[in-house]
Amino acid sequence: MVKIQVALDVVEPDRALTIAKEAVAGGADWIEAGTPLIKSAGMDIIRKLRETFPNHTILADMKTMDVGAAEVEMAAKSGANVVTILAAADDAVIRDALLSAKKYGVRIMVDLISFPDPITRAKEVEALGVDLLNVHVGIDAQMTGVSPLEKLRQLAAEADAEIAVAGGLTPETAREAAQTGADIVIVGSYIINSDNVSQSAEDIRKAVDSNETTKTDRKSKDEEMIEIFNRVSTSNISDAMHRKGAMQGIFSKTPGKKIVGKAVTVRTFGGDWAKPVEAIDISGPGDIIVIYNGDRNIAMWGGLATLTAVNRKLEGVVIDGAVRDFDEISKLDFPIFAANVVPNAGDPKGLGEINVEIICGNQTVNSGDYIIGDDSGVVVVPKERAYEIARRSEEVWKREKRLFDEIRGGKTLAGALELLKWENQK
Ligand SMILES: O=C(CO)[C@H](O)[C@H](O)COP(=O)(O)O
Repeated sequence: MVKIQVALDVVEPDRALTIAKEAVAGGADWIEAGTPLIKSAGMDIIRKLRETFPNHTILADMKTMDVGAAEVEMAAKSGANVVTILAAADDAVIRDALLSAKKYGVRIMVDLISFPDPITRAKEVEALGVDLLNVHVGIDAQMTGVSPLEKLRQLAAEADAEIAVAGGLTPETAREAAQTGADIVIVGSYIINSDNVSQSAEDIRKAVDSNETTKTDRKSKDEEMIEIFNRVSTSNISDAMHRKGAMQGIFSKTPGKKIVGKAVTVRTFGGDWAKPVEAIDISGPGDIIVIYNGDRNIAMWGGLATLTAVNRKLEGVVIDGAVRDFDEISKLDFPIFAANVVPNAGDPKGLGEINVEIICGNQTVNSGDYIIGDDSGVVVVPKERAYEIARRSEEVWKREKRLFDEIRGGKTLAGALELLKWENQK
């Protein structure tokens, strides 16, 4: 039977133990002390896991690169059954780690993460005596859309060792992995960031054990991004961008309406509304007109422009400037984000450009960048990094869902995050 390994990639030991219990209740067989957890809590977390789960396989994800024997000894003496060594480590490291593993009765799993030719390396480490390999796409690389399944397919056809697979697995991809020849399916985020850890572990268990070969429709990256940006909030996205991307001073004037789409940029001046309304005519469904006007006290958007935008099925408008006609706009179902509302309008002089780089709310916006607006504000995601940011913001969103669950269960936010321990010590 294919084993399920839950990867405890959190930095708070108490949370890790709670999550591990819930994951085991849902069907996880192996418990991984993830690398961040080991770096945060040291070998003590291995000891605690061993004490809590005397009969489970515990993997210490040391990701060792040097001094293999000593690190294996440490993990083994603390209670681990399996210790990871990086495939990129020198053969001497792996050989010595294997000797130490024999001495202390543990197994070595060689992690092929980021190795340029993992199949050749897998055969080399097999020849050294390794019998447990991990085909692995790391968390950061996953965010750029890389999956471990193709490499797994190749390795399963060539290797004799037991094969583990890791890299953002979900029930669908875990099932595919099991059917492709994985012996151990390693799942972190899908389980540990769930607001129902046991249920998520059970979903993986059921998927891995099922014989179904349901083909899931592969979405385009663009569809996937739009779906994710609709699910997460501007706050999640800003967190994923290391607090960057938020427009300053621009907020929803139509609360409760969220927008997700691609920017059609307009630069204009002092209430000149010609280019903004011309931009409506070259835009369509999914587009968001993003306007820099240079004057926040003269309206360059109003009821007539809004009705035209509704007719052309635009997603919304974002204006570094002012809007008017809210008596009319409030009757139209159209999201408007702006800096100000005033009754006085400018003139259509035709100054400015469409689809050039602009600054809006102190953020640079290029045509085609992703714009997301909700009741917290508006964020700009540069099109070149949009997929990665979408995936990272989904991880933020999931982690927060899990924290909500813990707080509902009685924890405080400071307690759940062990804030006192993590205050800046500098
Ligand atoms: O070792 C790891 C990262 O280096 C993770 O534990 C592994 O990738 C599984 O987590 P996820 O399912 O979130 O990818």
